[in-house]
Amino acid sequence: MIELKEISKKFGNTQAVKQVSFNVASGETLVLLGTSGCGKTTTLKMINRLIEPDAGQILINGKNVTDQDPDVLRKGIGYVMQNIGLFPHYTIAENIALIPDMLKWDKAKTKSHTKALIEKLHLPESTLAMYPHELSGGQQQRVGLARALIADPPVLLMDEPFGALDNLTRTSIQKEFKALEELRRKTIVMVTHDVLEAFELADRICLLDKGEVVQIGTPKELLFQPINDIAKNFLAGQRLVLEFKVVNIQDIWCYLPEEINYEGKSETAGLSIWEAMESLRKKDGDELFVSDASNTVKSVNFGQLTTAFNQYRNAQQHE
Ligand SMILES: Nc1ncnc2c1ncn2[C@@H]1O[C@H](COP(=O)(O)OP(=O)(O)OP(=O)(O)O)[C@@H](O)[C@H]1O
Repeated sequence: MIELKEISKKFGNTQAVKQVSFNVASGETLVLLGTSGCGKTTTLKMINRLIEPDAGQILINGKNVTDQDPDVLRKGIGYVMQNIGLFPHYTIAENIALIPDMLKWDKAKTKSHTKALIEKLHLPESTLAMYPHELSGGQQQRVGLARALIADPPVLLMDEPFGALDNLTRTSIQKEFKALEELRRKTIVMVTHDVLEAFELADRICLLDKGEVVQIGTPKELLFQPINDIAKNFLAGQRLVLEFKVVNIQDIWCYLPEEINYEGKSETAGLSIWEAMESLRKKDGDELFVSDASNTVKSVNFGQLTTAFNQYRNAQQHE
């Protein structure tokens, strides 16, 4: 769906992006991850031609973006800007209606789409008549998302979409973001410097360093098969939490105790180790019942869970 072929960009003497190539499949979320200044935003902005590359090609659905009129191109690409970028003198409703107005939707259609969308994003209808400064950071971030989603573009570019939020608000908006059906069908390229956020939301991660791609892979691949020390060190600080989040019960199934006969309520094996630990903690250390796709049930306590996890981890490291 989106294809970058050896894209480069220099600003004066600064090589911001150097021969970056990647593909994003239809419906996939690719996260561009890396430290400040590694070229994430520049790469993102070249996709919708806010910045023109010096070399290389960008194709969307096989069509070179440079062959398309930038305004027409951008109508099919939702864009959530860094620092939200709402227009201060427009009401929230007017901010959301920018693209629909450009597309010449009739007012009733814009109004009904806006109402439906803000409800899904947990924004009260009363905010529509307000101005951006009257909203909290989290609410503004939701408006930014609504503005990018209103015309249902197949491609969405997001630059640090949750960057302006405190950790708690950030976690809750990330959860809503993941659950939003509007986003499931979309091809998304998202920029973040936050490793946990990247792992939470990405199908695949493209790790950048000094304008170059270090590694592209699923969160699991980056964690368990880092290509070099740069990739390894980038995740080092949060390695254990990341492992608890990406490994699930199904992955460690063969290391868990024998199956049991149990017909009561059980959790699915898609549960991450992190979620399983949370459930066990809430149960005050009692057993957790988990079932896999063939409805085989196993009972697991905290000790068995951590032992099985460690066995899985050792096996990955020796692969
Ligand atoms: N318009 C510009 N003029 C000059 N230099 C620029 C310009 N835009 C970006 N750069 C430089 O290019 C490099 C990459 O910048 P870019 O904004 O793409 O990085 P980033 O990874 O998105 O960083 P951040 O997370 O801080 O936004 C940096 O060294 C930056 O200073």
